[in-house]
Amino acid sequence: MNNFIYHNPTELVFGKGQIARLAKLIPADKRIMITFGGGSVKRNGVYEQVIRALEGREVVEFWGIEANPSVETLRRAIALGKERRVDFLLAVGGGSVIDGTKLIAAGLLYEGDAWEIVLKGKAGKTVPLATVLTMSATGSEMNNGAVISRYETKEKYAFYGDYPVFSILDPETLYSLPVRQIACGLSDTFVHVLEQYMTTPGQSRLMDRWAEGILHTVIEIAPRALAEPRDYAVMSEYMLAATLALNDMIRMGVTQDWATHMIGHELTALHGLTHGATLAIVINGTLRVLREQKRGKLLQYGERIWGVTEGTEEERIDRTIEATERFFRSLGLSTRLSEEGIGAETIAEIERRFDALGAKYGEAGNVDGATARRILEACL
Ligand SMILES: NC(=O)c1ccc[n+]([C@@H]2O[C@H](COP(=O)([O-])OP(=O)(O)OC[C@H]3O[C@@H](n4cnc5c(N)ncnc54)[C@H](O)[C@@H]3O)[C@@H](O)[C@H]2O)c1
Repeated sequence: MNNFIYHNPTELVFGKGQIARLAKLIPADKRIMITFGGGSVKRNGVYEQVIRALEGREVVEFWGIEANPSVETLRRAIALGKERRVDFLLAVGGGSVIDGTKLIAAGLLYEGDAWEIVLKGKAGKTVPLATVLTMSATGSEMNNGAVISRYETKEKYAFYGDYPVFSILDPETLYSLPVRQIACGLSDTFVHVLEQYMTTPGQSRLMDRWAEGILHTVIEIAPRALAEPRDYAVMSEYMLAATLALNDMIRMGVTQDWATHMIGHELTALHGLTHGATLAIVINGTLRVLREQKRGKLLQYGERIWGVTEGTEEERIDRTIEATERFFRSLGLSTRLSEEGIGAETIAEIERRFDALGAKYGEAGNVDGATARRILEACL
């Protein structure tokens, strides 16, 4: 195992009715700004629960953080927060609202333009932030990452801010999610695990088993989560699986990859494709093109997750990659770029962007422009 420091300060408050605890969780002297997306929380009762819990408190509302949050919108939130001298942020929404709020948290204490924080990759001082999660996928409720878009240039990059002080996870908030969002959330969860697992084998049995536990859980619950999104037990498992997939827990002392995510972000930036939907396509190309490098882990994953034990190593790897692609299709997601009308032009643009950035992504630092092109061509 490599050396590591594990410090995840987010307090997880899980279960039915827990939004009512907000008043106790946020210190009484705070000037709170609550951030929202487009309004689903007004239709599913979450907004009402939040406002009732914070009755009598000084609160500013900011609405309109879009899916794939844009710096253009977040600049307006930062200006409002500065004007109202906000010193606590409560994000109510999915990964997009939470990520956007992480940039607001940094922007409130920054003199320059917020996009500079994104380009630096790391925030300086931040205002404390907490979350009420309404869409499970990103793990943003219990990590310090955030992904921000700049619409005018069609760019999308990650930066590191601070961890939420607390996050409330009430599985009932997920009941109103459209089936496609649940599918994308399950896909995102699955690929988060693979980014931290599909690397050099033999680094940690413990990390492998935790990762495999999440993969098995997602595979088992996926059909029911899609068919019965109001089943509390199933949505509880989905919600917690998504959080545990990206809260630093399964990456202690092991190497990581993230090349699939970097390519996926480009597809979102250029085509607006939902994050989890990009991953369901790109991961298949990554596994095909990097199969030599990932041979040991592919064989382990095939055997332990998909029960692939018969045949030569090449046959087992083929069947394992096919099983993975079938899983994403079972979620109702595309696994080919052509199904989304994406082709050679986009591939060339992503290669050009990676080359311009001097990209060297992935565990081995070998996913540059040319490799990204091969990965994307392998999922045409
Ligand atoms: N911070 C991280 O670690 C991390 C990791 C992966 C991805 N991301 C980023 O997070 C963003 C995606 O976040 P997401 O997948 O959570 O989705 P999201 O927050 O973009 O939400 C997806 C859609 O679902 C709607 N929605 C949310 N909750 C709802 C509910 N309860 N009922 C009905 N509709 C609801 C939203 O309004 C939105 O239209 C992307 O920008 C992605 O790049 C961040």
